[in-house]
Amino acid sequence: MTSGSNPALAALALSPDPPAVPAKPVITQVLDTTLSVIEKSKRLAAWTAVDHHIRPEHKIIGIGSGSTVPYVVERIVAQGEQVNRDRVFLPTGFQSKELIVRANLRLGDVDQYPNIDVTIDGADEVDHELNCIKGGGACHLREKVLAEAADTWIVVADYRKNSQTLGTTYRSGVPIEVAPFAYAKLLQNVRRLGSADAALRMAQGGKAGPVVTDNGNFVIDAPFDADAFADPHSLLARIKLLTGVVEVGLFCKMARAAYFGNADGSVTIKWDDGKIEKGSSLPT
Ligand SMILES: O=C(CO)[C@H](O)[C@H](O)COP(=O)(O)O
Repeated sequence: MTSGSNPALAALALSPDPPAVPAKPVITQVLDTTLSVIEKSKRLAAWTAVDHHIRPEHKIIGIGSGSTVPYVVERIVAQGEQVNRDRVFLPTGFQSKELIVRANLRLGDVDQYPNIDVTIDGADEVDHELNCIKGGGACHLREKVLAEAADTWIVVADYRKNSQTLGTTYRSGVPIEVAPFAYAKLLQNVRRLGSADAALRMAQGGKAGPVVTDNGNFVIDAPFDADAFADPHSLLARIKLLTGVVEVGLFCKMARAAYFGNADGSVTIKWDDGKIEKGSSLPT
């Protein structure tokens, strides 16, 4: 993702000052006509989740990866210098590290702060039990560590990611971070687990060869059929047991809540107890 494709990221990249976000209710702000419907949906989900879950008493905050997360940072910055002065922000990868630094927020890492108050992250797909596919941006190892380390892990996404069963809308497969020297053997083994089309993720554009993660590893994308996705936890366990696998982009029952911005300007919130809220004006 480039800053040009995401207005929130572009604002953070181009301006030395925090972006000015008027302190109005979220719902009135999405009437902005300069953003596409999908960008507005991402922003609505991110801003609403920050309003609900990033409280003044939260001092250690995890920042996830992807194109929705710049709106998370934007909304946190809008809470003001005073509240952010005492906070430390932990990134899940290079992109979120840059976002934190450019927003003039204090950077830390999970080795210094293994107990996080709240982590907010994007997702590639979220099912009815809040199981997620993550790793479309190849950051899922650090994302999972920061999700596990957090008292509260919150997912933000646009409406396209909200599904009943994993593998319905995100068809690229389960992202699997692997030790580079073991990739060929792992491709065989993942195919034996039922993913006939498992493939090494190749870089696009300015690099020849495979995608290399922030941790120096490769990524295998492994599509599975609906039967396998019916029990994501069992699928996760089977893949994780393969020698050479570093982490699997299946996040099972980790989220407290998932926020989806909808095309009509409303937000859907799916909670871990099965409750689903939908509204254009949500309680804070
Ligand atoms: O898991 C991720 C990166 O590894 C991202 O959170 C996921 O790909 C969602 O990104 P976006 O908000 O751009 O759709």
